Amino acid sequence: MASSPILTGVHAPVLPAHWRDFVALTKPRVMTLVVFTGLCGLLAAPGHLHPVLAFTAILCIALGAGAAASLNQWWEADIDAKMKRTASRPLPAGRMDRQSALHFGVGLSFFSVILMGMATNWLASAVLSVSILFYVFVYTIWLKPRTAQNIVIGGAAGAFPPVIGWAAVTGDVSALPIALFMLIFFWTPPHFWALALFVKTDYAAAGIPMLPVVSGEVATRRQIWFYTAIMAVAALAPVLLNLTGVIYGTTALLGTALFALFAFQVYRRRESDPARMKPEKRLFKYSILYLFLLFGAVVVDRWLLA
Ligand code: HEM
Ligand SMILES: CC(C)=CCC/C(C)=C/CC/C(C)=C/COP(=O)(O)OP(=O)(O)O
Repeated sequence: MASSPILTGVHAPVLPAHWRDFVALTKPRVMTLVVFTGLCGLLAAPGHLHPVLAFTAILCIALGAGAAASLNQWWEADIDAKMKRTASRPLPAGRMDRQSALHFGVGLSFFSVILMGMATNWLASAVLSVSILFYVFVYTIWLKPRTAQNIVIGGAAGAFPPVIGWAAVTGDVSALPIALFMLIFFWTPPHFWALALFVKTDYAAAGIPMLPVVSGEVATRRQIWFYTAIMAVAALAPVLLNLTGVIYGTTALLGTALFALFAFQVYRRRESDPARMKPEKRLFKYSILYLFLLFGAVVVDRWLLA
């Protein structure tokens, strides 16, 4: 039987979405690192969680993050349609109607938060709900369209997963998960602004006040360097506070030195041709590897110390 078309606010009409579009709505590639940092928070925590419950906790982080990403795209369908990088997403491409994305996002949010509470504890569940609410309301709806500092404050949403993973095991939050939160919090500006430098025209076209659009490239390069310096302190804090040992210490020292080198190369450049942004692309790609490496090292270190 032929499906009946549904009217949408973006491109009408569209056919009922394929399951692959719901997966795309969760931004699965970005979420791999979100889930990994959550998993590392869980594995680094003292204590024991039954493997089935540990798996459920990680699943809840993935579903909660996916729910937040869906709600982000429900809200931004018109903006995404104006940017080359995002125009082929399910909503702007007309493969899904906005109502479906809204229902999917709200349903998945409740499901992940309640399941987390039932499987582990209500502190982990509360922090998960705060991170979803923060990403959707504070970052996406409030700050992103208003200020170039949107990701500095709004980026906190993405820093919660290791805290959630830790809390799922221990039922509390102590110095190490807070240090890991700080690391992601100060990592986010260089991570995102490196990318924003080479997709600047996209953001300008969509009318989003990202830093390179509002304050220019020179200011953005300076800010990347500034936040890299603070991030370096956050990265070394777990060693300085004796929360981790030599494996994390060595990884953090070498990894951060390379990060600082790449950030410095970006800072030194005055290039404005978006097609020739090699150092910016290198910093963006490396920022992802960097977080994988440091979080992996925290776990190895804590297990060897135990
Ligand atoms: C407000 C904070 C953040 C902003 C604005 C941001 C923005 C972006 C954007 C625009 C992309 C390009 C990907 C795409 O086109 O879909 C990206 C890629 C990525 N981000 Fe972020 N990001 C933020 C925080 C994070 C956090 C907290 C993590 C994980 C801990 C993360 C992990 C990644 C990964 C793994 C990719 C690469 C995805 C791929 O391979 O396509 N980001 N980020
Ligand atoms: C557990 C939980 C809820 C985690 C949330 C994780 C989180 C906030 C990740 C942020 C990463 C992300 C996709 C930013 C994209 O920014 P954007 O939305 O401005 O990018 P876009 O232009 O690609 O839509």
